[in-house]
Amino acid sequence: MSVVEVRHVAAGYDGRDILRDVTLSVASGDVVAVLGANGSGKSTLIRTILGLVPVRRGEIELFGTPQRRFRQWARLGYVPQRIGAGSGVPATVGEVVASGRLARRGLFRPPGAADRAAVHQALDSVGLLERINDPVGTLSGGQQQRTLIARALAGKPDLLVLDEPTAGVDAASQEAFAGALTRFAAGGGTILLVLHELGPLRPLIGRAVVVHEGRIAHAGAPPEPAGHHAEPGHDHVHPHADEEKAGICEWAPTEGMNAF
Ligand SMILES: Nc1ncnc2c1ncn2[C@@H]1O[C@H](COP(=O)(O)OP(=O)(O)OP(=O)(O)O)[C@@H](O)[C@H]1O
Repeated sequence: MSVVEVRHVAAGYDGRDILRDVTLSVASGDVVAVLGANGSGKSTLIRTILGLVPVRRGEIELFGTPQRRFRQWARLGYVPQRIGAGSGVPATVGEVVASGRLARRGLFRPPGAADRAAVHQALDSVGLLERINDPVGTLSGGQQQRTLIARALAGKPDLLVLDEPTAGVDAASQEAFAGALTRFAAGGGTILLVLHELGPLRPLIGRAVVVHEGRIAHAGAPPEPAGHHAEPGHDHVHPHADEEKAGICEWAPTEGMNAF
């Protein structure tokens, strides 16, 4: 079954197209990485799929339903690029993760046993169960990011959409992500994620699409590790312009290379 269909989509901000003609298909159980240079439109692509950026041309379907008529948002879990959960919010780790259940249980019904079990299971999956009662602001950046993954997992989504979940995250948290996402995929879950580098998630990635200047420049097997930059043990955790260029050149569009 098709989970996401993007057909000839143009979208952007303030009357300016960032995505120009994007076509992309994600089937149930797929794990698809979205790669590309800084500013190429990766975040805009997933935010457009999620309905956060309006579609100007073309069409998007989610679970077989046109996006404008789609209402089953609880089937999607979204982890945005930058964490906000820790910045001055006095909530505990457990409360942040429990907020991921709201779309499932509704705002005015108190949490039940199924909600509590889902929160525990999600925190266990990212290795943070013992921190459930700690204020989220006391966690490291990587642990806070894991908390957001747990929040998305707690909603028991069919599709997880993640925007650079491992950017700026320590190695232990990267391994915890890889484990949580591997279990989610093994359970039949579908994953669409923006990545700067594949790192420890590489074995999980079934397909990679490369965004270049608002278009899909390449879609296919994930690129082979090229040198130390792409190896799992490599400790570079955040984009730097020069390395970004070096890392992306093997996927840059070449003559005759099409989206599909
Ligand atoms: N809310 C916004 N309003 C106006 N322009 C935006 C907005 N968000 C992104 N842009 C612009 O859209 C372009 C693509 O940005 P986007 O965040 O999609 O790229 P990206 O590939 O995800 O980059 P990065 O790897 O740096 O996260 C950039 O030129 C950016 O400045």
